[in-house]
Amino acid sequence: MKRYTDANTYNNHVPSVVTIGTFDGVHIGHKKIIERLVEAAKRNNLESVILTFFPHPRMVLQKDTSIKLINTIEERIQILEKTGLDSLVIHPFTKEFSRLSAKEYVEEMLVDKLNVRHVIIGYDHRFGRNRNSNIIDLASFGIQNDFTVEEITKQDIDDVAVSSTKIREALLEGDIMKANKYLGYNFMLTGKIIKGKELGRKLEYPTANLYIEEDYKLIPKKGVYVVKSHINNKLYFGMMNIGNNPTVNGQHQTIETHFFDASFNLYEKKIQIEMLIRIRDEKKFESIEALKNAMQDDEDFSRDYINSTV
Ligand SMILES: Cc1cc2nc3c(=O)[nH]c(=O)nc-3n(C[C@H](O)[C@H](O)[C@H](O)COP(=O)(O)O)c2cc1C
Ligand SMILES: Nc1ncnc2c1ncn2[C@@H]1O[C@H](COP(=O)(O)OP(=O)(O)O)[C@@H](O)[C@H]1O
Repeated sequence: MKRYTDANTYNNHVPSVVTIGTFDGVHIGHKKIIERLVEAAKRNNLESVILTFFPHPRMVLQKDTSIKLINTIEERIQILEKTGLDSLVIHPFTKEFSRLSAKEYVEEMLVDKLNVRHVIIGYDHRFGRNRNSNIIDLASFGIQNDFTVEEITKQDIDDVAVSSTKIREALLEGDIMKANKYLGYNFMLTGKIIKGKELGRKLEYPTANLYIEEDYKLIPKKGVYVVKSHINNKLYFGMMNIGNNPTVNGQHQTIETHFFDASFNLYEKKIQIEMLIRIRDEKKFESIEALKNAMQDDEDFSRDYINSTV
């Protein structure tokens, strides 16, 4: 998959089939559309292209910092890599870009830059300044500019019964199993291991503290989860707590993982952790001893779960 950080740097002269969207999560519904795109491209000797925008338009236009996404941009790229897509164009979404009229956008981006022959697009897709153009307008631009438009109907979307919104809701409720089923892969957190209170080792459960740089990344509901991660090319299972550590009067939210049967120094290391199932809510325990007992129960649960599924 070729990657372009701006449509202006796209320099491929093979005519293309393009689909446009955020594709947050790249879930099983998105995958169906991408399959359609890749097949249409193969059949007609065209380049398959996804045009996506970053940051999310709402982050730019409404300065909405509360918006949370299932994937960071890096994760989205990583998942798209596996789909057979030829080219991914991540165009910077700026205020200036948002002011392009529909005609300018179609002619400058799709026609001139991406050399489009065919567009596959959702029935409710809107584009251009103030989002005031729709799929019918796109089809008439197509007649003038020699490309065709194929609709992803409401029926196509309802048939899959999956949406990024449903997945976000499941994650906020802690329903990782449901989110993973809709995603078609395990929900992941990617970040760097930083120093914590150095209390974990005293509990005999050292916990790697994950720092996620992207403030727009959706963090699932507080609580304890079974997780896994590839570290130094080896698969480790573990248990993660997302929360404020009320037992030790923690002040801010942390994401901490104890990996089983492992001893390593992870400080400063970048890792990706896949979440598998939720065990329980985070609690304020009477004593450190009670917390330690609960963590032992979490370990028992996790090991049983891992043994029953692997
Ligand atoms: C599996 C697991 C479950 C945990 N459950 C709780 C909990 O219910 N309540 C709580 O206050 N802290 C909980 N913690 C967090 C511990 O308080 C935390 O690991 C400890 O404070 C060590 O922090 P440190 O890594 O910053 O040294 C849990 C941690 C893990 C790994
Ligand atoms: N099995 C393990 N699981 C997680 N971290 C481990 C493990 N073994 C060693 N470590 C290391 O210990 C650190 C966590 O120790 P801890 O006492 O909890 O300190 P901190 O409060 O800085 O996280 C991790 O960041 C990692 O470098």
